Amino acid sequence: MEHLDSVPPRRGLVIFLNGTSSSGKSSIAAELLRILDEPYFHMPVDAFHAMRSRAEIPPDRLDTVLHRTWQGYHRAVAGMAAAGNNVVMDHVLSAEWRLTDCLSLFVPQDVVFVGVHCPLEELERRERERGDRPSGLAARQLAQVHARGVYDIECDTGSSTPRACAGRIKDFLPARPTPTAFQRLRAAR
Ligand SMILES: Nc1ncnc2c1ncn2[C@@H]1O[C@H](COP(=O)(O)OP(=O)(O)OP(=O)(O)O)[C@@H](O)[C@H]1O
Repeated sequence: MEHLDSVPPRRGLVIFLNGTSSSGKSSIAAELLRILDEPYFHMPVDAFHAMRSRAEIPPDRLDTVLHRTWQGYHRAVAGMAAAGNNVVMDHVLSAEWRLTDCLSLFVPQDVVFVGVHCPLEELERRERERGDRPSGLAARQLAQVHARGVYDIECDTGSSTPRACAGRIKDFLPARPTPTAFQRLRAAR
């Protein structure tokens, strides 16, 4: 292996999976990494929370610590893409500022914005089956997460397997229409 001093500049693609907890984002991301031909990094927001030390956070500081974690996560994804790395982002846009922040950071033509949908009954069934998510979390997120309803491509994991969803996203990539969802969302601001 040759150790390079530099590589040609380029921008990476961000496949942005947005859906509630238990909607199937991580499962689709795992399939995408398996089937996509180019190298991709799966960057789930959960991984950033998991990186934090276990030191107890005083209740009055929790909101600030969480906010900084989300802000840092958005910038980490933007940084990876700016260095030419392709990213599968796995996030829950359950507050308006998160979308606003991502719209201000990402190159809008380089984002494939994917709406990951799942019927409420199935979300609740998965939550019960998993047992590692607070009951009712997905239901509380549902309305805000898809509030904009503007996507490049949408999946319904209630009726499609993660593999089928990933296959559709892969097939969508070579002839992505413009303006992209992020370009349309930016223009509407
Ligand atoms: N298309 C699908 N059909 C059936 N079950 C699915 C499907 N996609 C995911 N699941 C199951 O639903 C549960 C949640 O899936 P997954 O972890 O991919 O969701 P997530 O959106 O990443 O959740 P979170 O944001 O809470 O981490 C898992 O038990 C998974 O096996």
